[in-house]
Amino acid sequence: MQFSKSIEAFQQAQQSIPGGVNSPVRAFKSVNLNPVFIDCAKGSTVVDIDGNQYTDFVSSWGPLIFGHAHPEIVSAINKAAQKGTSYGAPTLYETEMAELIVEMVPSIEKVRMVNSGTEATMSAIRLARGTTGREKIVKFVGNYHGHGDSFLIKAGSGAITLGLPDSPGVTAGNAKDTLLANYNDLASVEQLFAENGENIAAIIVEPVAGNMGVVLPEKGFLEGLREIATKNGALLIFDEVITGFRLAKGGAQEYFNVMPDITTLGKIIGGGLPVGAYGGKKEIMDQLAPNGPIYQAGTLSGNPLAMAAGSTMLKLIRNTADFYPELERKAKKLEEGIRNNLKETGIKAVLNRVGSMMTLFFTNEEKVSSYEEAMSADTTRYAKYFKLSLESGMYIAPSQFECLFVSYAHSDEDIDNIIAANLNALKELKRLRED
Ligand SMILES: Cc1ncc(COP(=O)(O)O)c(C=O)c1O
Ligand SMILES: NCC(=O)CCC(=O)O
Repeated sequence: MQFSKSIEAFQQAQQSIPGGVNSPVRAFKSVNLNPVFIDCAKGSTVVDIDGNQYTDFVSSWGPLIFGHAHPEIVSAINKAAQKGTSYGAPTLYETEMAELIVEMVPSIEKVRMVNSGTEATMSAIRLARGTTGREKIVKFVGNYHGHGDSFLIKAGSGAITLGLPDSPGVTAGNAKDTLLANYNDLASVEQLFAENGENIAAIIVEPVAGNMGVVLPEKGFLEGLREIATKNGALLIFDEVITGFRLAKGGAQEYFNVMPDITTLGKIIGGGLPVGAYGGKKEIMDQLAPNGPIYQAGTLSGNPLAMAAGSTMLKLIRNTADFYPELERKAKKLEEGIRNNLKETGIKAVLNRVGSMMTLFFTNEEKVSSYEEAMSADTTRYAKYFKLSLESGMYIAPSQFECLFVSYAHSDEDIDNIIAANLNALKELKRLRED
């Protein structure tokens, strides 16, 4: 494979864009490579500007659960665009979108659309603070909720990958209102409530952590958070920006049968266009302006193109009878293939999977169920694994601390190919270690 056009494009981009990218995780910095610039994509395949083809397991970081350029979604966007791209006034698209979300996500009775997952979480904690009259929030180390000031404190995703969990620019005043607990450690949450109970507006959590790599909630963890929040008069916020519509049509709350007070959504609900949303019980959502006093707004919120793409995506999911069983089948096949490869090569690693999201951690630990265990992963080894995968035509996240996403567009052949590529990469890692 050769990458000369991407190398030139990156050099040019760096002249006018900080780091050459509009989101840090795209820069391939932690894997020490030049990012590939994408020309186009269809189904499970992306093509870079040098003409290299990859089977895509990044899926635009989650949204593209039906693959790239799905004809129904593209046609819905085209149709909407013909009628104008934004009005700053209500449209029927928005009600349709809201009704679909309310129908599919069990704890949501009303929902407000925004433009990104970041906006959704920022707005959700304002709503929680405004509703409870309390100021502090509990956040988990290694969870990522976008780049709002309150969340860039021991944050996951690119913040871990680049070694920047606590961003300069977040004021001390802001940071002091974010209390940190440990994922899968209810005692750490109890402790915070024992010290600050009266002041805590909400617990915000990724119900499955996806931004320190995939880390599943242990049995009783989500139930425990529900109980602690209720007992202390705090709200429970599930950040389902990744898990929403991925684990089940009702997200992680349906999958694990634990109901939050507020849910944040993003990624899949935009069908590949910029979108976020937050929703919950009527009494809480009606605290928002113009019904209530808590302010939140957006020039492009509920944008007709995004609503057309998103509602088409949700209808595709709802109307595809074998959707979640098929995702599970393919993802399980991939999991089993990788496990066999690990056995065959004797490489030690931990594979965490739930539904169509998974992470292969290059660690000597026996399991990864905490931030510390996730952080024990050998990122140098991951960087080599990433390079080998890319060179064999598999596009996976350029970071150890992200998810691999299986989509409905992946064929059995795609899964066989990535299993074969994984075997070759593991053999090479073994050889490199032995040299
Ligand atoms: C769980 C979670 N919450 C929030 C966000 C922020 O979403 P966005 O990147 O759309 O702002 C992300 C992004 O990856 C996420 O994974
Ligand atoms: N899991 C983390 C993301 O999806 C973030 C994508 C981005 O910040 O570009």
